[in-house]
Amino acid sequence: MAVRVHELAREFGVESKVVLSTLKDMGEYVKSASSTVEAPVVRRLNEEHGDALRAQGAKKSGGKKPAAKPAEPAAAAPAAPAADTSEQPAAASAPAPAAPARTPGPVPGPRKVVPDPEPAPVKQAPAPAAASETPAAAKPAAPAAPAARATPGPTPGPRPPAAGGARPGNNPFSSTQGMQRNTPRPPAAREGGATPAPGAGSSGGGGGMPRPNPAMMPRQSGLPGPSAARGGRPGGAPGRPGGAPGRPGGGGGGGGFAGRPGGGGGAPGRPGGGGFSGPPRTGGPAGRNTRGGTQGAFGRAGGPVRRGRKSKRAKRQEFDQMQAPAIGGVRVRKGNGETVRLTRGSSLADFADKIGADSASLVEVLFHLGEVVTATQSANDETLLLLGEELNYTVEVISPEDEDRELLESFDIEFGEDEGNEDDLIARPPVVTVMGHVDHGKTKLLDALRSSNVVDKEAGGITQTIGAYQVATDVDGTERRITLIDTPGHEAFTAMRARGAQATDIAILVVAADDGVMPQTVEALNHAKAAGVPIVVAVNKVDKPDADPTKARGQLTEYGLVPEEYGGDTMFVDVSAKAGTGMDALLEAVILTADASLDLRANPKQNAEGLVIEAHLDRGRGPVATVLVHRGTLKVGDSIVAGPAFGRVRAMLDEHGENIEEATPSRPALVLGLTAVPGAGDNFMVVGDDRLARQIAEKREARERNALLAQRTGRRTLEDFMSSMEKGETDELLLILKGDGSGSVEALEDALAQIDVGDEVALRVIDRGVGAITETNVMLAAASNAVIIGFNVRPQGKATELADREGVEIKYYSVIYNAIEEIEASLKGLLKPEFEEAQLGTAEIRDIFRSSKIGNIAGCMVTSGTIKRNAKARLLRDGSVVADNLDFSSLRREKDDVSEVREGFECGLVLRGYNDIKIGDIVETFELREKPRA
Ligand SMILES: Nc1nc2c(ncn2[C@@H]2O[C@H](COP(=O)(O)OP(=O)(O)OP(=O)(O)O)[C@@H](O)[C@H]2O)c(=O)[nH]1
Repeated sequence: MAVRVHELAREFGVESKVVLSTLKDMGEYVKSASSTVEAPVVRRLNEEHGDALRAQGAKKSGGKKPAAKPAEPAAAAPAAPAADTSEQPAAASAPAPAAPARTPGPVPGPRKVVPDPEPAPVKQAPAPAAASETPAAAKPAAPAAPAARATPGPTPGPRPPAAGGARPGNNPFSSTQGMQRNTPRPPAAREGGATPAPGAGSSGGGGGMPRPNPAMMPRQSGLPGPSAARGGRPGGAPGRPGGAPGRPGGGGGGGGFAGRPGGGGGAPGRPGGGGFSGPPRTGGPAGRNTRGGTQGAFGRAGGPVRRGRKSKRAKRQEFDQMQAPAIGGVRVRKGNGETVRLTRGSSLADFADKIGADSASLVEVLFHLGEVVTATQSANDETLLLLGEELNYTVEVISPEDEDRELLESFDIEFGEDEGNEDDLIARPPVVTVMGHVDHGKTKLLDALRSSNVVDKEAGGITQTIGAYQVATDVDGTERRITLIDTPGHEAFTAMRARGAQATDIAILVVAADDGVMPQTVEALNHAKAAGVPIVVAVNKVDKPDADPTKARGQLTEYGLVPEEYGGDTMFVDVSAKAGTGMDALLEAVILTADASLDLRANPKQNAEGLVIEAHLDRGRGPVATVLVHRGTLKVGDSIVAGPAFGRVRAMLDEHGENIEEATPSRPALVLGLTAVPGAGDNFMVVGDDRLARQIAEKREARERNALLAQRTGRRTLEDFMSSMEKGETDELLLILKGDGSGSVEALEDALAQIDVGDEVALRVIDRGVGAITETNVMLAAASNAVIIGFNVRPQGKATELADREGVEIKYYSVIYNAIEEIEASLKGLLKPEFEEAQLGTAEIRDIFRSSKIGNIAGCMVTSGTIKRNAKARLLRDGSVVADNLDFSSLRREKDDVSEVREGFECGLVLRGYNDIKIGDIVETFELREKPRA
């Protein structure tokens, strides 16, 4: 950080012209006292001339030290005991004990006088890097050992040079600042200690007293903790009207870099003390007005006097200043625990908007906390929370579900509630998912249920897999329907739950009677329990000879599923999916469990809403989605929005492939007519018109994009940053996968995950999805430098155009193998080329001709291979390499320059820049050839 000459002068306790001339002597061009000097120069100045300058300063100011006189700091600058530094002896050892921190009143604060053996530790001052060293220091968490309090007694001592307004962090020269070795300010400083007792202090460098430095100065009240790491930053705090109007310390003569505006303890009567009248950078009135300071130094409350003269703006600034914490030298207005609601993936700019701060400062604050995030980049939850904590805001990251609810509310749509009253509700079939351990017969059970009990068997015959189907069973003489989700396993169930969707009312837990409870049985039951979904146990494979249904019951009892027959409330049904036995009993158990524990009713007369349980891109029909109606009735012709997709229901099909006109609650239906492929777990709803559907879809898409960006961004800490820098930046191939079905996309992603070309390069799929390549995909690819892989899909709308414009590469494949092969090749292409040496030939030096013009010419016989003019060469003598990495400046046969000479021929050659050759030496030539990657 650059500092000004006069600041330096003050630091050394000499006049600016002395520093100016020293700098000139050092060969630095510095124009005037207000010119800035860069950190390296400061360091050099300190190293080369620091002692001399300080000595000069001490001599000069020695006799002018203010007497040990209690001075009052300005009321406006409640002095707090300066944060102690861990390195410095506590105040107890200070020559003049400080007053208790809590002493109230407009008495000068306890001046912790800390002997500073190194008068002006200029060296460390301007080291902003300190921020990264001690990012934690930015937090006001660890209160400093309140040394001041440890040495109570309002013994008015000589004041340290600057009081009040001088803040640690202002001074790039203080050893206790920039590097943030300061422990944070004691909490007391923020409380009663705001205007503490008379400071006992040294009078700067005078009288052999330890030279004070600003770190000893009280901090401005209202500041949380130390102005952490970036204390060295002179640009921020200095000179701003935060301080008391007291004069910058007279002790400044002693070199205390204390001359901040508001230093209360100036040398009486001498404005500026050691010539330090507050170097206001951003020049608050206090900084410029030395009068106030003088008054303060005379024991009068300088603050009020000055206050009366302040403009409204200055007051406002002052107020702001008092509110603003200095985190690593960055000023950001601090909150009072207010709640800031941010959507997932918000940027720092969004955060800044909400709290009325400058986004650049937030970037800086985070930087000091060890995170590198740009203002517009989406930040992840953790980062937003961390920032909130730091700035004392309660950050609420709104979940996608809440956000969606809010989004819909903004369109006056309520989702998830039945309209009307009790009378409008009718019973709906339960929706069931089959879960269980691998190979326990989930698929077989679903098949058995489908083939034996499908509704309207005669209508369809062959059932289509649309992701769900309905079966019917007779319970107490009434036909009851059950909707079965066709994807067995708890993964799909959990994936949907993770998206906030609960598609399942009841879970059928399949346990093979011969195998008993297995890990995934437990997993599945835990998932169901976590979702609060009642369980019906299907004890399967009872046809097997080694089947032991009782054992399975006993085992599950241990997991809290107690069979009804044992007095519990879980229904267990013995079935054989293979033989198709027990199916009716199982379905009946489902119905009974639903009736007993659930109130499954819905209003069929409202706009339909529900859940997408499966979706894919059909070549002939475009995007198709299987939806499960939760409430209302979905009709052909309805305007519908499903996740980020929208459209009008063109046609609906049931599980038999039959067209249906409407779908009632719990009815799965395949919907045609959407503009894009929604995701499984997305909700859908019917809205008033197409325009509204589009608007909602667009907003959702934008939101998804942001969230995705945030997720992708991850948390990049300085450490990561450094390590990747050290490693020379790992190369990464980013991909966006689009395919015609979720199966193919998953298969492709899985296959890609298997590619391993070593640690140097990595492959990362940043987005994947079913359906055409959209402009959104292209935008994401452009933003992240990714390649789009289209598997059996093509771009939609203006995606190609956009890709061309943005320089995004889209690759199309229809065979997974080809995709894998090419991607693997591209990854290898990212590897840095490896070279191997290929021997070309050798020649023996038989004679040496010396030429003053071109050096020593070796008369050789090519003993093997070929000697090429452009090849690399090394010189061997008695089998050892005496010179390597040589090349030829000349290769001749007879008198002609040639490009190569073959074995058995003589030649003359000159090794460029190398003359130390001897007869008998061997010239070996080779080429570096790129090694093909395995
Ligand atoms: N004997 C007998 N075999 C069965 C029964 N149910 C399923 N199986 C057999 O058990 C094996 C696994 O059945 P699946 O239905 O594929 O089991 P799953 O739980 O769906 O398996 P994953 O899909 O791999 O998790 C198959 O060979 C079935 O034929 C049954 O009731 N009796």
